[in-house]
Amino acid sequence: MGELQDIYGRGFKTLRVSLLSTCNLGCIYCTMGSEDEIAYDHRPQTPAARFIELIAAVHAHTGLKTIRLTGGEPLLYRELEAVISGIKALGITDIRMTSNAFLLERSAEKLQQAGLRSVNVSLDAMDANTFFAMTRRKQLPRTLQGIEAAIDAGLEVKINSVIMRGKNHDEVLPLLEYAFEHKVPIRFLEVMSMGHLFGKAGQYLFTQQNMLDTIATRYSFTRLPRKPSATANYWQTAQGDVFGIIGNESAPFCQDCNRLRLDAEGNIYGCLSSNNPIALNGSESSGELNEKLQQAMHQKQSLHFVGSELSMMHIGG
Ligand SMILES: Nc1nc2c(ncn2[C@@H]2O[C@H](COP(=O)(O)OP(=O)(O)OP(=O)(O)O)[C@@H](O)[C@H]2O)c(=O)[nH]1
Ligand SMILES: C[S@@+](CC[C@H](N)C(=O)[O-])C[C@H]1O[C@@H](n2cnc3c(N)ncnc32)[C@H](O)[C@@H]1O
Ligand code: SF4
Ligand code: SF4
Repeated sequence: MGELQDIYGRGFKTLRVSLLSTCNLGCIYCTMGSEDEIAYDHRPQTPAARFIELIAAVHAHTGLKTIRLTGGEPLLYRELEAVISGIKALGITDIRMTSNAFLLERSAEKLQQAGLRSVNVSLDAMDANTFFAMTRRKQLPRTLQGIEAAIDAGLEVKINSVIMRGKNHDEVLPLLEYAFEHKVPIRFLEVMSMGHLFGKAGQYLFTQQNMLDTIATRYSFTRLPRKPSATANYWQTAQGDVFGIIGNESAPFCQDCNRLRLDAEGNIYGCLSSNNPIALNGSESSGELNEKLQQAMHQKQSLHFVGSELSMMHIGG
């Protein structure tokens, strides 16, 4: 079994698998969304058996322990239960998903039974009009029902809220109240300069500090120690509630990034911002697979130490 590491000592623990690239929402910060009702998209999807074959090869070579299913919108993937149970049958028990929850109410229990452990749900507003402005879909109640069904099904749930200045920055406190009331951890995300927002996200950037200042108008809180390789920094309020912030732009976490990505075409990538797909076929020799995975590891953002300061060469997504 190979120990993957890049020149900065960053390892590999989590594979993010993009099951498909279509979506049934049209979030204004994301390029995956469409104005069409993609839920009725009949284009062929990559079979679950193919994903399992590729994941099995990576697992056998690296001892991979954590998979996160994402997309596009993973709940639009028709063989979702099969892919989850197939991953579980490989011996990987930490199976997570990131979803908009639009279709979660009807599937939460089945997915939990298939082996899904947790779901991170995107929720950017508690106000119906702002929800529509952010997602181009009117059905905030469906998302909330999806979250509540996931909690009832015994899934671990976290909320992801992308905050954009001038669009939904006044939703920070209402989202926080909802999360505290339902005892669900929430992370606020700085908007990333990627996709159609590449080079243009600055005007919408509501920084980690802006979010903390907003939360401080209602709560007092203290910072919790950062867990290694965590996307978020966490704080705890005086009442004991916890919230996180993913400072993609102002406090990136590239220094101990431990993930690789697999797309629906069977390409592996080292970084959110990589443009160089590395095709896997699942039947590589151990040496060939090692070479491809190492190549992917080297796609991660370069880190340069200037004195004790850590800075990135390129700030990608
Ligand atoms: N720059 C960068 N941002 C990422 C990466 N993975 C996730 N993010 C950011 O973190 C947000 C939340 O990601 P999730 O899909 O919920 O997963 P996660 O936070 O890595 O997962 P857990 O820690 O297991 O909950 C994303 O929307 C991105 O903003 C990554 O590899 N690079
Ligand atoms: C691309 S979506 C895929 C999974 C699913 N459709 C969802 O929305 O949760 C994964 C995550 O990326 C985040 N995301 C997409 N574009 C972003 C951007 N420009 N800045 C910050 N986060 C972004 C979403 O909020 C979501 O949490
Ligand atoms: S729900 Fe997810 S994939 Fe779909 S548009 Fe929103 S962020 Fe993008
Ligand atoms: S931008 Fe690349 S290196 Fe940085 S955390 Fe994301 S995937 Fe890892």
